[in-house]
Amino acid sequence: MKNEKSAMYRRGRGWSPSTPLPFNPSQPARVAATGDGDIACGASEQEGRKTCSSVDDDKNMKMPQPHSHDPFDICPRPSPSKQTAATVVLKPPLLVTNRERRKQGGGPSPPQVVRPGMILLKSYISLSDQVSIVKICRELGMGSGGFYQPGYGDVDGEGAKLHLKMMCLGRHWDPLSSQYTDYRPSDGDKPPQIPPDFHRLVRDAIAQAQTLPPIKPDICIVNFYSQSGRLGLHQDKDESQESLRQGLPVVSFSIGDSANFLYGDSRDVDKAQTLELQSGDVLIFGGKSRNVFHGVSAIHPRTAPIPLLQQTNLRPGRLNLTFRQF
Ligand SMILES: O=C(O)CCC(=O)C(=O)O
Ligand SMILES: [Fe+2]
Repeated sequence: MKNEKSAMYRRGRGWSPSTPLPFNPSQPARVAATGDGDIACGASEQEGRKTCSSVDDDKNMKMPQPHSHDPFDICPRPSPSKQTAATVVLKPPLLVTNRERRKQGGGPSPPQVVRPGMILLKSYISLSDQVSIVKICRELGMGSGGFYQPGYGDVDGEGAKLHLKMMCLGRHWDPLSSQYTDYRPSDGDKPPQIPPDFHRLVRDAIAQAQTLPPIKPDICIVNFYSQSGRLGLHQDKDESQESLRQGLPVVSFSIGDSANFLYGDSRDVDKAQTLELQSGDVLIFGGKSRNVFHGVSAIHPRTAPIPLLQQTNLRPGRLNLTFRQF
């Protein structure tokens, strides 16, 4: 922890955009995720509000553009395909390979119940689907509303930065206010839509998990962790009260380098359990685990599947997509 005021990671503070932002002094500030191995703690919510009042007021309006974001290429060398996002053709379409593989009897391993409401689908996403997802995220990530470096504490780029890159699809999740907005406050960009093939993958994964209710995801948060990336323990609590009440699951895709995923019933990292998530794994948490504390404590360098790297030029690190229904 180095600077309590300058950096924070406050995803999921337990309020929804439709309700006033409460200040709850009993709830500790979120541990921040940083890519340099630093763990920084958040300011109090009251302090956080001071820095982002303009965001709260204008969440549904096209905002002035205090600064633009440099594009971040998750596949920095030229991709084999020069197609743009709009023209990326998935051959075979996402899921076809998963379905065919199942028909051939070589399907993914059975769902593992990590704890009630938390299901792990090991090696669920086929290699070709992982390649397609990376390519789509690369194209979307380079465009309007694409990957950016979330900053904390101010909007002029001088505040401390999270050392993970983020892109939101469907709606923007704003780290400053812990609210969903239609536009990204820092540059006014509208998040790209969630591609239809992603919807199908999510739907089939939840069906495969068997015990959790389906969702119609309208939000996907895409994180790219460098090999030193981290994400502090937090809850995903910014979706609607109804979504949380129903325990609608969060569906998480892991692609690239493996990660240590922490989970537990409190923010106490010493009490958390660890699960290694590898490329192609899908973790689903809903029902009794919808409010589970979770985070990422380490990325394991050089653990991504070689063919994935060969076919995508994915840079060292880990791509994670979490789908939610607001
Ligand atoms: O990277 C992960 O596995 C978790 C990401 C996450 O918890 C989030 O984006 O809210
Ligand atoms: Fe989360």
